[in-house]
Amino acid sequence: MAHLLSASCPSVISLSSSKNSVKPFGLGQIFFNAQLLSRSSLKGLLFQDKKPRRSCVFRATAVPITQQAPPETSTDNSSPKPKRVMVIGGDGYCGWATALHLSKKNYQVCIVDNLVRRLFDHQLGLESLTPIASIHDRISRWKALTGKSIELYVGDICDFEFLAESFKSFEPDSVVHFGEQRSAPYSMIDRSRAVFTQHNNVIGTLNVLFAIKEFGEECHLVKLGTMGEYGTPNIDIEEGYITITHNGRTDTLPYPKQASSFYHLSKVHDSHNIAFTCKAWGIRATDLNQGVVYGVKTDETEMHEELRNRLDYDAVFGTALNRFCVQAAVGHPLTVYGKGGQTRGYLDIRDTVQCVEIAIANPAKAGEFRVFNQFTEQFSVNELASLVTKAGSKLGLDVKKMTVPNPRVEAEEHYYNAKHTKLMELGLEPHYLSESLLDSLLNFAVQFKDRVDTKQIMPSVSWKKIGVKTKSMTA
Ligand SMILES: O=c1ccn([C@@H]2O[C@H](COP(=O)(O)OP(=O)(O)O[C@H]3O[C@H](CS(=O)(=O)O)[C@@H](O)[C@H](O)[C@H]3O)[C@@H](O)[C@H]2O)c(=O)[nH]1
Repeated sequence: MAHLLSASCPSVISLSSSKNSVKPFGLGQIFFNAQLLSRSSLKGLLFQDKKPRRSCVFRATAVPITQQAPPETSTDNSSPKPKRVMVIGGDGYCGWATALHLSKKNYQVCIVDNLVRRLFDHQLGLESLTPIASIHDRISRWKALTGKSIELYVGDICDFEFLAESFKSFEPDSVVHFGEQRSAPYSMIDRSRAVFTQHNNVIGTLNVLFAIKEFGEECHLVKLGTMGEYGTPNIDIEEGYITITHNGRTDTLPYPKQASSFYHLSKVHDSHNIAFTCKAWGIRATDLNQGVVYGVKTDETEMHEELRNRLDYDAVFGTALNRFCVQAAVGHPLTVYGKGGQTRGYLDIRDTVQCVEIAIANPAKAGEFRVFNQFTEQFSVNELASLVTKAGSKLGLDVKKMTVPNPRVEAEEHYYNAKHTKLMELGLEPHYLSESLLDSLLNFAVQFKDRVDTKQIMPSVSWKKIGVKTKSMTA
């Protein structure tokens, strides 16, 4: 088997001499190559191969899930077969935890991923707090521990032929789409990252919609949106839609969108494309407008160190609460941006996996575009800082906070009240942020604190200073 990464085609990795090779890279890949990568940035990262550039559909295993038959499968032909779920972005923070959870729950799972999240780390000089195994070792370990197979398709969904081959080969009943560039700061580094983010996210999702139309009309799309699509309006935030009476007439309309980064805007564009295709083609879709996720452990990732999830603490990919716990562990003051009144919806990663499972188990109807607000509690940045300070002192950590000039353009004191009842109505049992969870997250951060590169903690990406000039990685 030839492991390779073509230096000029970084997001397409050929992992086998599979017959399923498909065409040269798409526009997104070309852009990505030209703008973001140099050959030297890949040195030592992956092996190269002399074969022509192409993406391949790679099945990590051809063994069907038979060693541990799901309860719903039996020799009786009338019994339902396990549902097939394609997890796009299944090597990332939320995607990996979700893929394992669904596999454990006896869904037949495949992961589609171009592994670019790992490449971002190499480009920016970042590293997860936790050491993480390769996707191949992760999947092998899962198989060894549970007998369950997860198929792997490595390639870029912006390359439609790759996606089409994966679709035809796996025949999913549901697609869970995590496969987007998900960092707001990354999208605000420079023009090239802004363009990459919107191209990658919008075209990737558009391709998924076309693949469903063409190869799996009944397939349910579960798409990860963001609470950031709504911004921070001075009225209550509804779940996707708002009923408005205007000049005596009433209609239920998409809730107004006021995203505040090129990343968040990419999700707004996705939502519009999905809504349109539900109407036009009868696609069934659920947009999960997720809040900020925290935590690292799920039942499945806890089973072995090779199943461990990543935990980002840097200023580009790290998110508020996770960052604060790591900062507390290494004695860095908590980085409160601006006044710290920024309020968002938050959820435990154990609830992310639960919410996705609930959405899959209760699919949208044909032509329906459902929107669920996926978070369990609201906190301001100052409230998070206080909670971490208190939890830290119990562990003997002297936690301080600092005010950092806000690198973003966002309201720092505002009204925020977002509905989030639909997932609860379908059975979500939340894990609320508790002292014990904070203790365990802090202890986890302390366990790995020697791996922290404190230079990555302070923000260096400015919403106002973004320009067309490609930003140096060492600036
Ligand atoms: O050290 C920090 C980091 C963040 N913040 C503030 O905390 C808030 C949340 O920022 P974040 O970095 O935790 O999250 P964000 O950039 O909004 O993005 C994350 O959370 C989004 C959900 S939401 O925030 O839009 O609801 C997801 O869509 C994204 O994929 C995920 O990266 C912002 O007001 C930010 O200014 C600080 O004060 N200090």
